[in-house]
Amino acid sequence: MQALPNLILIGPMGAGKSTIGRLLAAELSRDFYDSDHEIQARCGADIPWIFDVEGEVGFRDRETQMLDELTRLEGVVIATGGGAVLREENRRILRDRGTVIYLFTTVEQQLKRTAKDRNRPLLQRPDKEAVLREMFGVRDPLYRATADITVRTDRRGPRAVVNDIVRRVTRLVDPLKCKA
Ligand SMILES: Nc1ncnc2c1ncn2[C@@H]1O[C@H](COP(=O)(O)OP(=O)(O)O)[C@@H](O)[C@H]1O
Ligand SMILES: O=C(O)C1=C[C@@H](OP(=O)(O)O)[C@@H](O)[C@H](O)C1
Ligand SMILES: [Mg+2]
Repeated sequence: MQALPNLILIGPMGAGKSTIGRLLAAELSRDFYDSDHEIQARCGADIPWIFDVEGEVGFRDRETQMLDELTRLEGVVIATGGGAVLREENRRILRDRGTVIYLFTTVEQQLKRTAKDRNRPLLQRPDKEAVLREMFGVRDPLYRATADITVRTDRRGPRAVVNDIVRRVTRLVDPLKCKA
């Protein structure tokens, strides 16, 4: 029997990858892995510490290693970090080893959802909105080029997003069932 494809969530900070990934995995009775969480557990340090000590490149190296490991599992749900698509190597790994779902949101929603956050080093600066807009310009095309499907998360809550993903993934995997 063919293994179930991995479901891999990509998208910007605050799109809801970690939140929706956990709910989606529970809904489908699959195991859930959050790349950032796994990196922190392995290092015994949080992401700001890794950025401070090893720089962003050090964090990205750890991220590439972790994505390689997690995507070798079968039938799991994986939440990536927002920068996972920056490296071509990562994009190839994600595309080849699962169904990739782009959680789209707007900069306005990102600002609201990350307003009190202290764990995202790239946002700990006063010109946060400009940083997010710049990132959107660079990363949105990369998310689109990597994803099999795009799901909006800006105008509805996590539960509705999960239901939409389940419906769309079912259609992708089994188009005949959906027509019935
Ligand atoms: N669809 C949504 N609607 C409203 N709030 C959301 C939604 N998705 C996530 N959130 C909230 O936004 C914040 C960031 O979500 P998170 O899952 O950490 O995003 P990501 O992992 O993509 O950076 C959390 O406080 C979460 O509860
Ligand atoms: O967008 C990024 O470059 C990052 C996103 C973060 O994950 P979330 O997207 O889950 O916040 C985390 O990986 C790190 O702070 C870098
Ligand atoms: Mg996250």
